[in-house]
Amino acid sequence: MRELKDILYKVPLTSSYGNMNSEVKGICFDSRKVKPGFVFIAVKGTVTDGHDYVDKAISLGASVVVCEKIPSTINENVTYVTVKDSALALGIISSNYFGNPSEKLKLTGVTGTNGKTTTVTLLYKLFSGLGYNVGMISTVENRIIDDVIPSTHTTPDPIQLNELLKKMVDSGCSHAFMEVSSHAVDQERIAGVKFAGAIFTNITHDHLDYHKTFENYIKAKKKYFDELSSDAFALVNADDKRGMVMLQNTKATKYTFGLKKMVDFKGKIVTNSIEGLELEIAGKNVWFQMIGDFNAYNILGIYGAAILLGEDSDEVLTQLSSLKGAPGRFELVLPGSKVTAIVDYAHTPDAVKNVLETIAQFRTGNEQVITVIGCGGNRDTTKRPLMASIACKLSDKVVLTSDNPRDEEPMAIIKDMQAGILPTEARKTIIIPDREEAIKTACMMAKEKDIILIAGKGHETYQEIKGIKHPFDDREVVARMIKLFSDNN
Ligand SMILES: CC(=O)N[C@H]1[C@@H](OP(=O)(O)OP(=O)(O)OC[C@H]2O[C@@H](n3ccc(=O)[nH]c3=O)[C@H](O)[C@@H]2O)O[C@H](CO)[C@@H](O)[C@@H]1O[C@H](C)C(=O)N[C@@H](C)C(=O)N[C@H](CCC(=O)O)C(=O)O
Ligand SMILES: Nc1ncnc2c1ncn2[C@@H]1O[C@H](COP(=O)(O)OP(=O)(O)OP(=O)(O)O)[C@@H](O)[C@H]1O
Ligand SMILES: N[C@H](CCC[C@H](N)C(=O)O)C(=O)O
Ligand SMILES: [Mg+2]
Repeated sequence: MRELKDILYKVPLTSSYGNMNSEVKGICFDSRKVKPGFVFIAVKGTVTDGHDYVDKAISLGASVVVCEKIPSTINENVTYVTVKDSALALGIISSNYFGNPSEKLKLTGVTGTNGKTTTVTLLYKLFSGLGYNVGMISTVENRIIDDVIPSTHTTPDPIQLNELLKKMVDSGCSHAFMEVSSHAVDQERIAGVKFAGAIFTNITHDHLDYHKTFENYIKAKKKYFDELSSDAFALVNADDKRGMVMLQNTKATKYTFGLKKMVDFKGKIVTNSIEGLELEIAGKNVWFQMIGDFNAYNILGIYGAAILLGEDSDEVLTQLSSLKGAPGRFELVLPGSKVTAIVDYAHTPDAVKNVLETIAQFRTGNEQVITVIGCGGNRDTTKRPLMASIACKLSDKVVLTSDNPRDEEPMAIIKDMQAGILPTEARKTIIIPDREEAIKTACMMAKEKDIILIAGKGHETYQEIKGIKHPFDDREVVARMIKLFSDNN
C-alpha cells in the first residue's frame, strides 16, 4: 500500500478530480493487468493509445487514472489526475512507488548503438571481482548479485526497472550497471531514475524504423546526457564523431576516453590477436582477453567508469585483464577445431564491419571467411542492404539467411539484403532461408582452417517467427554441425 500523494511526488500535474488522499495497491500501464485499487497510467504507444483502455482498467478495479486527457464520461468513484506527458509521469511514479531505489545505490547507465551489453557485463564482473554486491540490467539477462532474472528488453519498462532496482537495494547491492537504449530514453522508461554516471560508446546506423532520421536517433541519446544531474559523471568516446555532442548540454561532470585524441582516459593498442588485446593504459601495458579494436574502446569506457566510481587503477586493470567478454560477442565455438567458428551479435552495419575487419586482421590469406547472416524482421529495413554489402565485401562466401523474421516473410527480408549486393559479388552468395540449414551448409563448405562467422543473434536462444519464439541457439547448432562434419571426415 502506498499513499497516492507520495507516488505523485515530483510528477508535474495539470489537474486532478476526486480524492487525492487515498491509498493505492499497485501501479500499472497495461489495462489487462489492472487489479482492484491500482493506479492505471494511460500512455500513448506506437501501436495503440492507453487512453482507449481507461474504461477497461476501471472495470477491473482501477481506483486512480493518470492520463493526458480526461475521458468524456467520469466515474465518481475514481480519482483522475491529468499530466502533460503520461510516459514521463509513469517513470516518476514507478520510481516513487518502489521508494526511489536508484538513489540508494550507484547506478551507471551505458548508451550507444554497439557495446552496451559488453560494457555492462564487464562492469558487472569487474565490480563483483572487486568484492561488491552488484546488479546488472542487460539485453542478455538481468542479475541481482548471483541471481539471474531473464530479460525481455535491453532497458525494461519503468515498473520492471524500478522493481529490479529495489530488489538490488534490498539484496545489499552497492552498484548497478544498466543498458540505456534509445527507445527507453525516447519513451521515458528512465524518467525519475538517478544515475551516478553515464557512458556513451558510439552511434552508428540502427533503429531508423523507430526514430525515422539519424538526427532524431542522436537527439534521443543526447537527451539521456541532458537529463543527468550535476553530481553525475558523463563519460564519452571522443573518437566517435558524436561523442562531444552528447556532452554539449549536460550538467554532469564531463570526461572522455579514446585511442586517438587528447582524452581523460587514453589507450593505445600494442598488439591485437585472436587471443586478445594488449593495450597501453594508464602508463602500463596490460593484456585483455577481449578480441578486436572495437573492444579497446569498450575496455577504456569500463576502465574510465571504474576510476570515476572511485576504484584503484591497478586493482581495476588486474581484474579487467582476467575477464572474458559477454556471451555471444565474438564467441569462439569449439576452439581448437579444424575450422574456426565465431558467433557474434553483430546486427548493425558498423558491427558487421568491425567483426569482419577484426577477422581480416588475423587471417593468413589462404583460408576462406564464410559469413552466415540475416536481418531482423519488423526492424529498420534500411540497414539490410548495407549489412549484406559489407558482409560480401569482407567475406569469401556469404550465406544469406533469416535472423528473427518476426512478422515478415523471410524471403522479403533477404530480397532487401540482396539490393545492397553488387552483381560482381552476387556469385559469392547462397540463399538458404532456414537458419539451421544455412549454418549446416557453411560448415559443409568449410575446409580446414577456414573461418565461419555467424552474425546477428549472438546469445539469443530462440528464433522469433510470427509471434512464436522457437528454441534456437547459433552456438549449439554450429557446434553440432562442426562435430558432424569432422566425425564424417
Ligand atoms: C516499439 C517499442 O519500443 N514498443 C514498446 C512500447 O510499446 P508500444 O508503444 O508499442 O505500446 P502499444 O502496444 O502501442 O500500447 C500503448 C499503451 O496501451 C496500453 N494497452 C495496450 C493494449 C491494451 O489492451 N491495454 C493497454 O492498456 C499498453 O500497455 C501501452 O501502455 O512500450 C512497451 C512497454 O514498455 C514495450 O514493451 C514495447 O516494446 C516492444 C515489445 C519492442 O519490441 N521494443 C523494442 C524495439 C525495444 O524497446 N528495443 C530496445 C532495444 C533496442 C536496441 O537494441 O538498442 C529495448 O530497450 O529493448
Ligand atoms: N564498442 C563497439 N563498437 C562497435 N561495435 C561493437 C562494439 N562493441 C561491440 N560491438 C559489436 O556490436 C555487437 C553488439 O555488441 P553489444 O551486444 O555489446 O552491443 P549493444 O549495444 O548491447 O547492442 P543492443 O543494442 O542490441 O543491445 C557485438 O557483437 C560486436 O559485433
Ligand atoms: N535490440 C535489437 C536486437 C536485434 C537482434 C537481432 N537478432 C534482430 O532480431 O534483429 C533490436 O531489438 O533491434
Ligand atoms: Mg545490448
